Amino acid sequence: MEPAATRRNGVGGAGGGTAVTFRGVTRSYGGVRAVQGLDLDIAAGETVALLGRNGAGKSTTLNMLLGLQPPSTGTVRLFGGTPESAVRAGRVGAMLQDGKAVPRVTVRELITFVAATYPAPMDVTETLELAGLAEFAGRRVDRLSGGQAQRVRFAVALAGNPELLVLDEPTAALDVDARRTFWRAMRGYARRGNTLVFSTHYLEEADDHADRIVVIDGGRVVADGSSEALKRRTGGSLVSFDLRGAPSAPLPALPGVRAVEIRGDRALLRTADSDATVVALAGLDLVHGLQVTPASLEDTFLALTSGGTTGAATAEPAAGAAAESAATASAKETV
Ligand SMILES: Nc1ncnc2c1ncn2[C@@H]1O[C@H](COP(=O)(O)OP(=O)(O)OP(=O)(O)O)[C@@H](O)[C@H]1O
Repeated sequence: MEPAATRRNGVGGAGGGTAVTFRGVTRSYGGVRAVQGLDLDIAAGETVALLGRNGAGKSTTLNMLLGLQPPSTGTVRLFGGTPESAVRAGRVGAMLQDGKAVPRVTVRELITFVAATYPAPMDVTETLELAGLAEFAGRRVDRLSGGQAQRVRFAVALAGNPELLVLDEPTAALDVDARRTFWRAMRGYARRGNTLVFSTHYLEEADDHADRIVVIDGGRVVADGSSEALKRRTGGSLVSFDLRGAPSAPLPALPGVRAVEIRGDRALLRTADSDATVVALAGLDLVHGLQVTPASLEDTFLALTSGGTTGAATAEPAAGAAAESAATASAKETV
């Protein structure tokens, strides 16, 4: 079957323009500023993870993207128009956090019904296969396990053959096997040139499946880039060694070192330049049990997020310097 994006307007997914634009978007609930000045462009064909702690503003962002909530200020555009018009045209599919199963109908009946409400739906059998539901097609929706029901919600999101799929914590209820199946399906969908935007708490999911990770903290974008770029920018490497009674006071001033943590007799240094750090440690005879490992995305995430909902870093596109200094400041507290 021909990819959705190509079929609709002759524009391929990747390189086919901008799917999502946020400009100066804020959203407040009474005194709570859930989203504070969001500027974001997502190109057609990209797979983007929104990563953030509880209450960071991910769901609010996705709800505004879908037109379910208006921004307090600023604008959200999908494919150059309003979210409502993109949704009405069947260009957007969504899987939100609390979908409910419809009783008494079979999986195939439900997906057939949903598909019929769209102008250019995906073939039902294809939808069921893509969502990993072929073997459950004849099963009643209210007699499925939690993981199988999650796949039905995924199939509902796919049924209209959308160019943009928005998924809020899509694998939260899935076991390891179901998660793997889900991501296989998702990759199949992305390969057709479609755009995926998903929120997740699972760092490894963002690392494994997103082209680009947007880290949100306190309603602001504090980092935006590929997993590798994020790790490079804030993570660097971790250097650890046995202190054997040596003083730790000189360690923060060593070349490249951004953060120091002492665990018992072991020192852990986050460094932007592991070679320079190791040479300096050798000069101090601090190389007993020396280990150098690349920083994980988790290290990077901890360094980037403040641990609260009032993060003070500046959003992209000015992210570079401001986010870097915020990241460095918090990295001083957490290796
Ligand atoms: N309807 C609402 N009324 C009041 N405050 C809200 C409402 N919805 C969200 N908030 C607040 O806005 C902030 C952002 O919430 P949001 O649900 O967007 O975060 P999130 O990153 O999706 O969190 P989680 O990972 O826990 O789902 C939080 O402080 C939350 O308490």
